[in-house]
Amino acid sequence: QVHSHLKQKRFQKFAQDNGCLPPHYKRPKLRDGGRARIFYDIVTAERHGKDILDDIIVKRFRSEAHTFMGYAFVGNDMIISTEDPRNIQAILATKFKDFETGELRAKQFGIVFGKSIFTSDGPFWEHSRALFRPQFTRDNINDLGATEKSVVMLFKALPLKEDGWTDEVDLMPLFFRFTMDTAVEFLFGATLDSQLESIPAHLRDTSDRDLEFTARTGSDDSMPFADAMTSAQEALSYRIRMQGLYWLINTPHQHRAIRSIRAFIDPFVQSAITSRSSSKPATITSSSNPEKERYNLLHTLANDIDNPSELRDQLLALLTAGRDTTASLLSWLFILLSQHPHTLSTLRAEILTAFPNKDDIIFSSLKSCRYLQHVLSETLRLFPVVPLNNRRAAVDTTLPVGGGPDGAAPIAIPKGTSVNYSVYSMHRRTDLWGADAEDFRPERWEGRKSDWSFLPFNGGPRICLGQQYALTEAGYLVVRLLQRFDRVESVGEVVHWRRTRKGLGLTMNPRDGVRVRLRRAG
Ligand code: HEM
Repeated sequence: QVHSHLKQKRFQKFAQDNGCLPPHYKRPKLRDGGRARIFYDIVTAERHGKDILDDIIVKRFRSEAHTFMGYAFVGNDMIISTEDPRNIQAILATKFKDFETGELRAKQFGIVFGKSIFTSDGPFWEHSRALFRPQFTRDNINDLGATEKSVVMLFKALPLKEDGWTDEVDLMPLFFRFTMDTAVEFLFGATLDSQLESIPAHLRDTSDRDLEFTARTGSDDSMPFADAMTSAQEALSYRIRMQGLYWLINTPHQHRAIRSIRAFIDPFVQSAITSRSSSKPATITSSSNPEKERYNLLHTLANDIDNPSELRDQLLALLTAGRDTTASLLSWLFILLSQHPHTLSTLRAEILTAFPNKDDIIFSSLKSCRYLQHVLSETLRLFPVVPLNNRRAAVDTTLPVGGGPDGAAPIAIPKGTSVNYSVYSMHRRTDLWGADAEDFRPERWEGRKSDWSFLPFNGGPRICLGQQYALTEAGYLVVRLLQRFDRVESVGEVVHWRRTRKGLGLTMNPRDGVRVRLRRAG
């Protein structure tokens, strides 16, 4: 008691010395259900046909403040929520040392991702980052031979009818297979060809290796990898919403999904372990030029990490980051293009001028195709694939704004406080983005300087390691698809893109897929 009183006194003095004022706090009305109501709404949003982001989180920011305070459902832990770029910059960069991903995240995510770069802080995180970083050099990113091969497979999965249109197709699973295949090649130097599953049998080459892929995933109680990932991530999304009660989300189905994911990743772990003892060189052959060698991440990891389960966790974390994020970006982008034909034709015209041949598509030429970059940025603004995130205060600290009646004063954050930040709602603030913040308008990016109000890849020392790789892969595929197709038409019951249901796992994707048909150009 005495100890906690003294602690409180010390914290009050700390707040005063730093000119802090209390953040906005609206006590939830008991007659509306109090704190339990907010918790219940978040956990049951989808079941009640609500969009957790638009109908709950953004709404709360708009009706309360850009930074506000609340309490966890259980206990008296304070939670700060913010959509203020100055606070987010402090959390991720200027006060990086004062914040950590924290123990709760490690426990919530750990069931799937164990101990990996995403669930660690301090020396373990620093060391993981140092191991992964050499993988993401410009040279490696430009090794696009395997990407082109995956594009060709994706084209085969989009056969044309006599009228020059494809059948009605859901592009989302094709994008997930595309990024899975390219990520496996890029990260592990192995061929997976999961796209074979979506290619009609009569269009497969005899050289295509479908049996090997089936063997990788086909144990008795195993689920297909894609389904297992969806299930496991959906469970993770609920573990996050349940805050400290995350452990309640723990079902046999979830464990079956996790077993299947591990069964899938284990051959890569084995191959890494084998390469440890072999005299194999610490490089692998480039996918576009057999004369060139590149960094062998698998070999490096295997030599650094003794424990096979830790090795598996790190590989799985990387593969998930490589697969889900870019596939979600591509899915949202094609939903938007299908409902903005004018943007589609402008983009296509730019692409045809900038990339007369497929060999011209490399990191630098993609970067200089301005309209393409604007379309990618505008998609990530409206649908950042990591829409919500959080950190925990590792020490007593402050954030620069959010305190006092006008929110202009700093706020004091006691050690242990969770700070949630929503780039999704920050990206839709009219005071930052203009009255048309809710519209899809790639032109808004012309001449706009990048700052902390746009943060799809995070910032500071933990900025996404795969950012340039992801933008290159996504850009490459968009270019190749629009070289080949000139119309993208939504099919089925067309839902306006603003009301597209969202699937939330670790990343956010269009829950009902991307149902379109495409017309072969010229
Ligand atoms: C559109 C694509 C992508 C987006 C929007 C994205 C976004 C993000 C975000 C927001 C984080 C920060 C997570 C956090 O600290 O809480 C992150 C971290 C990370 N990303 Fe990405 N990512 C993308 C693609 C990729 C790809 C393709 C890879 C790898 C192949 C990758 C690898 C990583 C890694 C390793 C980290 C952890 C960095 C660290 O903690 O130091 N990302 N990404």
